[in-house]
Formats: sequence, C-alpha cells, structure tokens
Amino acid sequence: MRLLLTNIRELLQVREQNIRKVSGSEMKELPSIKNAWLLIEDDKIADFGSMDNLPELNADKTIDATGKIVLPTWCDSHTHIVYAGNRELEFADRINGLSYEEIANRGGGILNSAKTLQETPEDEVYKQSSKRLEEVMKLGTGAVEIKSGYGLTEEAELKMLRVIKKLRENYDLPVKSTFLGAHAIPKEYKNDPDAYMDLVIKNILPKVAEEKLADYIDIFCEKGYFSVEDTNKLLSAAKEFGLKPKIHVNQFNAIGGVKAGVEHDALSVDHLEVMNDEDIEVLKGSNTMPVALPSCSLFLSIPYTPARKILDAELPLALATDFNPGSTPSGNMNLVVSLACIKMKMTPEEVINAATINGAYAMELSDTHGSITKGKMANFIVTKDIPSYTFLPYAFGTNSIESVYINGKIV
Ligand SMILES: N=CN[C@@H](CCC(=O)O)C(=O)O
Ligand SMILES: [Zn+2]
Repeated sequence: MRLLLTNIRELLQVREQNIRKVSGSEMKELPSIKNAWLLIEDDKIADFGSMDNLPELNADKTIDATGKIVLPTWCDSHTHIVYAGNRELEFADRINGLSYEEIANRGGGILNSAKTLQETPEDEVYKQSSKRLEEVMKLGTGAVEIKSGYGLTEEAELKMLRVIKKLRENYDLPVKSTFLGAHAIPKEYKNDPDAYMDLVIKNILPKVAEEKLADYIDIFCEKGYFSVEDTNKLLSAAKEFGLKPKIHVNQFNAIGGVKAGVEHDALSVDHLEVMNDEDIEVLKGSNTMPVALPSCSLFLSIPYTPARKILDAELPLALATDFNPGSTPSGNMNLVVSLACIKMKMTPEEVINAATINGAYAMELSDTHGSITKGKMANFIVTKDIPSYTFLPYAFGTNSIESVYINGKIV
C-alpha cells in the first residue's frame, strides 16, 4: 500500500537516520520542508520532498494536505498509564488545602492506588488502561513507555507488567515497559523499609527479568521514599539482569539521584523540578537524557523543570506526560508542549524536538521513531488547517490534530 500526502504546508522534523537526539542550541533548529509531499509504503516512510520536485509516484491513495502540517507522532517516554480507579477525591482534598505530601502521609497517594490495583482483576486493569492508551494515541502519541509501581507486592507488580505486555501485543505503537517496584514503601514495611528493598531486589526483580516483563528499571529517589543508597543498590542489581535505569529524581528535593542515575548510565533521569548546579554538571558528557514533566508541575503546583538552565548548559531535554492517577491525570502531549513553551520558556522548535526525537531517545527508539526519516516507521500527525507549527503550542487546549497515523494506518 502506497499512501501519498501532497501540498503539505510544512513537513516537520525531517532528519537523517544518524540523528538520535538533539542537545542545547541544536534544539533551536527544527529542520522542515515547506510545501512538501510524503510517501508512505506500508508501515514505513518511503520518501519525501518539495512539491516543486514531485516525481511520478504510483500511489494507491493520495491525500491533499493543503494548509496542514505533518510531524512525527509524540514520543511519550514517561507514563504510568496502567492503573486502576482514580484519585479524584484526593484532588478535592488538595483543593481544600492539603499538600501531596500530607495526602501521602495519611495513606493516600501511591499507596491508595496500590490498594485499588491489588483489588482489581487483571482484565479490568487492562480494560481501563487500554482505554487511556487509545485516548492518547488519538491525541498524537505514537510511542510510549509505561511503568509498574502501583502493585507493590510481587503478585500485583507482575500483574501490572503483564498488562503492559498485553498492551504492547495488542496495539501497533511501540510500548516500552519499566519495573517500578520501588515506587513507595508499603504500610507493612513502614518500620523496616530495607526489608521492602530486599523483597524488590531479591524476589520480584528476578521474576520480572525471568519472565522478560520489563525493558527498564525505575525507582522513586526522594525524601520519604527511597534513598540514593537504595537507588545504587537496585540499579546495580538490575544491571545484572540487563535492565537499564530510567529513574524518578529531583521531584521535590535534590538528594543526589541525578548523579546516581548518571553513574549507572541511566537512559533518562525524569522530573528534575529541583535542579542544583551539581546536577547540571554531572549530566554533561553523559548519555543520560533529562526528562521534564510539566503537566505534573501544573497539577501539583510545584516548580517547573528549569529548562533554560538545562538547555543553556548544552544538555538535551525530553518532554513527557507522566500520565498517572495522582500527580498527572492527563496523557495529553499537546498540553505538555504548550506548558513547556508557556511555563518553561522553551521555543516551539525546542518543544517539538523534546517531544519527538529526544522522547524517542529516552525509550531507545530513535532508530525507528521520532523523526521524518526514510525507513523509519510511518508514525505521524496530520494537523488541521493551521497557520504555522507555532500555532500548536500557542493555541493550548485547542485540538489542532486532524488525524494520527501509526505504522501507516490511521488510528
Ligand atoms: N513521583 C512519583 N510517581 C508519580 C506519581 C505517583 C502518584 O502520585 O500516584 C509521578 O511521577 O509523579
Ligand atoms: Zn512518574
């Protein structure tokens, strides 16, 4: 099947195959072709160019994209899409003045979601999660990472990871799976958190690896959750099983999680709402992608990741949703890119780079996703008739997407 799009107002993020991520000042550039055509062959990008040089192409179907912009689908490298129930009652508590921390201390928060997850049958968790996945695909997400971490028992963590596996099998977009058993300390282990770390490292992790249920390892490295020492221990153990780290660090406090991540060659360090100079220094020259989650900052009214400080240090940055029931009940990457412009002072070019090629890097997908490149998977967004790509983040809350293609098929 050959699908041809013609008269595209602008084809964005046109890259050579060797570009795996973009950093610092490179992120100001968004290579594009104005008045372009794009040829899709089955599930791959076959060719593209300017309408001034449109060759004779025998397409099975041609779409006139006059006035529309085409760009790669969003690569959302940090989500918790698999969960059960919701936490809207805590939302009301926060409106009435309680903090995220106070709610967690009262047994709400992650432990609340863990209780619900443990009590919900696997097929029901799948049903609720697949609905969210379908929703975000329609919003332009064409590659996604999903974490466990609302199980917090061997049985429930494996249940979550099996649901992620099933989503991967049943949907066309790439789904990367991350084991986040060290997300919070269960009530029963409150007085002996080391025993919970032992359970995660000695019992659950080997099973996760044996059943090949995860691509990556994660831990919530934060005061009141897991220490840098726990982080080092877990990441070392996970390395033995070939699981690379993608970790939660610096959400509320800078306690050394970034350094621990970089020392373990983490694929990404995520959140980074609080960043000191040492955190920036340690990231320089590393392979680790910093990932910002601005819709979490919006929802919790916490600081935004200091993007300018990161980019001005010539570091790369990716943007992701953090879709989860507690801190970010939204998987909308369009909102994420708007917030990154409005609140983090990133330019439209920078946010599109951060949400496509750099997001793909943070899931080890840059060889196949994240840009309009010959041979990459045909995952792309066709916008409505809009004046420019700047209109996408500018018109926040407006749905500017007309259609989304994953593996060459409309979703
Ligand atoms: N910070 C840790 N984990 C999630 C929130 C978990 C929750 O509140 O359910 C996050 O990334 O924001
Ligand atoms: Zn998260």
